[in-house]
Amino acid sequence: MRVLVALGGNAMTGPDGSAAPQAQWEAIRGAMEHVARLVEAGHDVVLTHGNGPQVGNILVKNELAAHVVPPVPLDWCGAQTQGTIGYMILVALEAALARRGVDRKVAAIVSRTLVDRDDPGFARPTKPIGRYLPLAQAQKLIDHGETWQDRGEKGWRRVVPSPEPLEVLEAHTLHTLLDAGYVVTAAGGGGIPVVRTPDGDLEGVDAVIDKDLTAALLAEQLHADVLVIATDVPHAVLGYGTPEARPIGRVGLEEMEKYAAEGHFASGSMGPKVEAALRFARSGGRSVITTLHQITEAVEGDVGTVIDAPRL
Ligand SMILES: Nc1ncnc2c1ncn2[C@@H]1O[C@H](COP(=O)(O)OP(=O)(O)O)[C@@H](O)[C@H]1O
Ligand SMILES: NC(=O)OP(=O)(O)O
Repeated sequence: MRVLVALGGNAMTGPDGSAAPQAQWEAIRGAMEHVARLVEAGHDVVLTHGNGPQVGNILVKNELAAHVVPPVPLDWCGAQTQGTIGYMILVALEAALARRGVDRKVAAIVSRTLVDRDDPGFARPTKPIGRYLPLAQAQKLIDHGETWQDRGEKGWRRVVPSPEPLEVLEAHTLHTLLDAGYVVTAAGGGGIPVVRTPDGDLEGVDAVIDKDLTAALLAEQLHADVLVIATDVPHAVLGYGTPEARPIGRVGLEEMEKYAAEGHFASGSMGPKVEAALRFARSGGRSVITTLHQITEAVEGDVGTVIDAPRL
């Protein structure tokens, strides 16, 4: 089967959310063992990944060093995260495949995602990135013009514009690599956001696209059979965090749409995952939300929250 796996920040940072290099290496090495098992099982695998912690950290460096090094725009920051995370995935996945005696080549592709210049997301920042801060510290940055949001018990987090992904522009390259047997990583951090100029060129924009929404789009563009959204919880949950919490297993499209409309899935975390899973199921595929440890079982069995395409 052709499988698109979307790796969450939890798969790429330390247990405390640390984005220190050693913590990222350890997390990615662990994650690639699970991906290698999926490849060993005979599936064609495309990986995509988040970049929220990493892109936020680059922005902080930008600000702190602005008086000595020219700050770079957010699309550049996103491109940098694709490079660094793609590099770590290549090293870790190649090694994990070799240990299993699996002879498959790997590639990581710098990928652009087309968005609409007039997307309402540019006027209303919604994508949480970077570190969490207590309100007192966040307030100083808010006073300097940044937008921060209360993210609950972990603290406040900066939010940036997050337009809808319309097209992953590297799809043709990815088709070619998949047909040649590569395991590919693409559209990291939702893809580098670009818009069409009136004369038809492309130009980067200041935004971070939601990687789960791009994953659903890319899965459709690549004609994947299954979209696996790998995170740190085994299921999407109804009444999450309440005494009535109830995991959702296999669920129909309409029933899941109803739960989403009732507000069961938090924005900026489970919300976009469920939205992505719904979109891919509507396009005719099977979507699964579960933990990284269970991605092979998610493709071959019946674990996690599973939304099947409606039978026509
Ligand atoms: N209804 C829900 N069911 C399950 N998890 C939820 C729900 N609402 C919010 N969450 C939170 O969503 C988190 C997963 O989203 P996120 O941290 O953004 O994942 P990742 O970094 O892996 O992409 C879970 O750890 C959980 O705390
Ligand atoms: N770009 C993006 O959605 O990153 P996270 O999944 O790390 O938030």
